[in-house]
Amino acid sequence: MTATDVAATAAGPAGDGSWAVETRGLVKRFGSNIAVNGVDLRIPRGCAFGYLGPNGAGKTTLIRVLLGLTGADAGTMSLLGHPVPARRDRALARVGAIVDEPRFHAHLTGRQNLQVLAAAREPAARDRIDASLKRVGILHRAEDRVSKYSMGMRQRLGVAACLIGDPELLILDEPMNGLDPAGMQEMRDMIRSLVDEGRTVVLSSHLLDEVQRTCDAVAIVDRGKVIRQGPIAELLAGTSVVVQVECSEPDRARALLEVSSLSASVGLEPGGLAITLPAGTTRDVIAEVARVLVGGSIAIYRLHPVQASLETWFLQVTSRLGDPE
Ligand SMILES: Nc1ncnc2c1ncn2[C@@H]1O[C@H](COP(=O)(O)OP(=O)(O)OP(=O)(O)O)[C@@H](O)[C@H]1O
Repeated sequence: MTATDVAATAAGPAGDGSWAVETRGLVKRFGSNIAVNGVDLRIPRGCAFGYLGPNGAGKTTLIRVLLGLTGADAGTMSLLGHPVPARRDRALARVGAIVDEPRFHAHLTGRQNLQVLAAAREPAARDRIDASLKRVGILHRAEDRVSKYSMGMRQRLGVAACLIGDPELLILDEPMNGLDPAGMQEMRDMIRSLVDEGRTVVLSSHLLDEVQRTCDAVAIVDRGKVIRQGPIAELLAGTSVVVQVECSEPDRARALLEVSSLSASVGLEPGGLAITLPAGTTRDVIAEVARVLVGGSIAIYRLHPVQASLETWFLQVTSRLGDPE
């Protein structure tokens, strides 16, 4: 970062330069429909960040606003410390983005497509074409027409198109869309390796499980509003733990647990119990479950604490939001 950058950053209305993306009170309306509704985001540098929400939640619109492809109706934002739209060109020089699906000229080869894109960038972009194709694993198909590429290869070419600009920040709109399980795994590995290089990757998705596997931190968005954000580990620390137990005499086992000092909610399942313990449950509490059962001469065939997933957390958070205050 140059001295001018530091000065510009300090003067920026929305950023102090420490965040890859920062927004405050961002609003985008389409008539009476508020697609982005007062979004405050703080995305740390050097992580994979998931912008997670159902269809129509406003993910693509937020990305379009961030990239200056459509104007915001209210709020401020900065990318890599540069306020947008005031210093959009400067910000976007270090940003690579795929919005909607990556679009290419189908009759040109992968390499030719990157050459077209590089011609509009700084001269060094052309020199990065080979390395970018290699980086995403499609150098061996570089001379094939894009019309012959699979969806996964197009997504990779999209990432290669970002990499010719050597971006600090990549913004990928639904990068897992249309990929089979193997393609998702490849995309996930690629995103993690980009983060390992010190880049920041922001991706939108409606796939909770994929985001949990790929990202360090998330924002959950619903109807244009961010309802929670933070590191996944911190968010999950607030969820309850379910211990599945296969055992003899499930009815008696349940009765024993219910009169114990454990604050557990115990459900009967085929062949055993599902014991829900409150957030913050430690291994000692799980050991106590086993002690209570063994002490009551219940035979335990299997005891399995189920790690909370983003999906269970999401359901807990959204059901809480639905509760009357
Ligand atoms: N150009 C537009 N004109 C009018 N309404 C729009 C426009 N673009 C988006 N919207 C509306 O804004 C809301 C958010 O749409 P957006 O595409 O941002 O959601 P999304 O979370 O990306 O959904 P998806 O996962 O389905 O792509 C939707 O109600 C959509 O109909």
